[in-house]
Amino acid sequence: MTESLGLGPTYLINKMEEGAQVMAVNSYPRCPSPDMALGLPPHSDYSCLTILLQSSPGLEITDPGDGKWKIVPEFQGTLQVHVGDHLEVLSNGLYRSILHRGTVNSERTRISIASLHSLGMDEKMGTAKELVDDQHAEEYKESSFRDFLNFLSNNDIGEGKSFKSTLIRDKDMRT
Ligand SMILES: O=C(O)CCC(=O)C(=O)O
Ligand SMILES: [Fe+2]
Repeated sequence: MTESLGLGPTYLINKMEEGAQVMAVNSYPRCPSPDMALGLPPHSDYSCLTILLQSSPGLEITDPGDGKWKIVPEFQGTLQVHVGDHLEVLSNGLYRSILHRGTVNSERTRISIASLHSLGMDEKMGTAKELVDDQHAEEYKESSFRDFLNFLSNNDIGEGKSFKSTLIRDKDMRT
């Protein structure tokens, strides 16, 4: 992916090798009223990339075209890969993290396993300087995995708070 941004194939290799991997195992019990309950509220992942395995359909993403929620089809044994906020920051918005949520159903318990890959706890992810110039202002503030954890301790994503929104620079701060 860094190669596709013109940054070369090894741009993040050292930092990713020293990076963090978080495994989130989500269990959504059967729900008698799935229309009235949500498994996991809408969010984008803080990571660079997330790799997800789901036991049955239930992952939904917003379609950037019409903004509506769309179910992600589940093909037995396949993995979904999401772009996270930190890749959006690195790419100065050329890659966009995806808003997604986990839904419940009345028939069976659903399990999903998400593997979130990021830089190390205190390593700041900022926009690649190579992607900033007179025509392309730097749109994001830098942040670390720890910054995300601090955000999570102080904010409720169930109330619609988003980490990414804290990373967007004010227009007059852009360089
Ligand atoms: O259950 C799902 O499909 C989504 C899980 C998820 O978004 C997460 O763990 O960050
Ligand atoms: Fe997620």
